[in-house]
Amino acid sequence: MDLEGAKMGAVEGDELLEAQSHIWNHILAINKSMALKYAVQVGIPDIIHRYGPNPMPLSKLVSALQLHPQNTPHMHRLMRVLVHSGFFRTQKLSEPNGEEDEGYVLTNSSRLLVTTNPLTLAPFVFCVLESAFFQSWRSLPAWLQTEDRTPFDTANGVSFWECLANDSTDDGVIFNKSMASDAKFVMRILLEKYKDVFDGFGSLVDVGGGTGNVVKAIAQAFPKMECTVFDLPQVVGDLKGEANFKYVQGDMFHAIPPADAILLKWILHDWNDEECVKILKNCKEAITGNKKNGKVIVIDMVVGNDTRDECTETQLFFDMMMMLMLGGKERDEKEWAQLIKEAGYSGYKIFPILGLRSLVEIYP
Ligand SMILES: C[S@@+](CC[C@H](N)C(=O)[O-])C[C@H]1O[C@@H](n2cnc3c(N)ncnc32)[C@H](O)[C@@H]1O
Ligand SMILES: O=c1cc(-c2ccc(O)cc2)oc2c(O)c(O)ccc12
Repeated sequence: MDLEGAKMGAVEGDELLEAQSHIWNHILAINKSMALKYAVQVGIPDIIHRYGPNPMPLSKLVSALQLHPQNTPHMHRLMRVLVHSGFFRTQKLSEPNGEEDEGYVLTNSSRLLVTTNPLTLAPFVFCVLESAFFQSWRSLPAWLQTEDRTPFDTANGVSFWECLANDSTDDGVIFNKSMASDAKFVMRILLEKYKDVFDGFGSLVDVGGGTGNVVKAIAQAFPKMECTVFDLPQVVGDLKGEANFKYVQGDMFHAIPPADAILLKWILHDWNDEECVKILKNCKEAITGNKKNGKVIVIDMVVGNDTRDECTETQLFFDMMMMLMLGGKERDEKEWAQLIKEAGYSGYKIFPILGLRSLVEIYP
């Protein structure tokens, strides 16, 4: 036996089969994403939700989707993958429907994909699983031989933000919708469980606050707080504020409006270290000008803050997305500490209260 053969021989029987299964699982894992995308595209969570609370038999699902009855077994196989992944559950029917004695019900995950749920995360499915993402992966080998910022830039000749500024596509609408849905989701948890994070501030600026769902929620919960959504002209240019919140257009790399508190939700992970230091320095100016002594509140991932397998893996997946699309990254605590120190702050505290993300308070 040659050397390679001998090395291979060290792994035998069950271990060899396990290794093969691991490889196959990774090659085919894309089926999970694509089955989910199809289900959300055709509205399966909505259809089962409308049918509820009883389990929905396969035949009823097939007719609601207006599929050819010949494809019933195919639909069953698709649903089997999604049941296995935890998006639906099968449950016994109280009364059989012809030959069928079970049907589908929603799980906590698919309830969050029902489009009429105020906390729906359905827009994310379309934002991530579209051609730009796959195209960026395809451009990765070429990108690694260039000085381009991201594989997205290599594929498109422009940056992601430049692409969004281009009115001729609906990418901006899709992106802003998915950010807006996340903003609602996070604010529900923050204001329900950790409202005191915002106590005592007279003013707050949400930097890169998108279409304003975060600020709308804070402004409603704190009617005496002067709140500002600060974002690029193409995002907030046409938007009008209300009682205690307003929209201001500008560029966070130039200057940020002064306030007691600055919020940076899902901003810093979009940018490289040098850019983050610049943004953080501008935030420091904004909270310390006029003798103010406020704080910066960051909502972002701290990689490794939750060691359960699926959590770290999802954080690493986000890191890939930031690398591919934006030239940013997900950071571990050491990397956050380094950024905060370089931007001239005196300290920080991490509150791991938002699942995969944390709330980080940064003190001037
Ligand atoms: C990932 S989104 C996060 C939106 C929002 N904070 C949230 O979490 O729902 C990043 C936001 O930063 C904004 N942005 C990008 N570059 C900016 C800049 N130079 N100045 C101000 N905002 C910027 C984008 O328009 C976008 O709304
Ligand atoms: O969840 C996302 C997704 C993106 C994203 C997806 C697909 C694209 O073609 C571009 C971007 O970007 C995000 C982002 O910038 C962020 O700060 C948070 C989440 C996401």
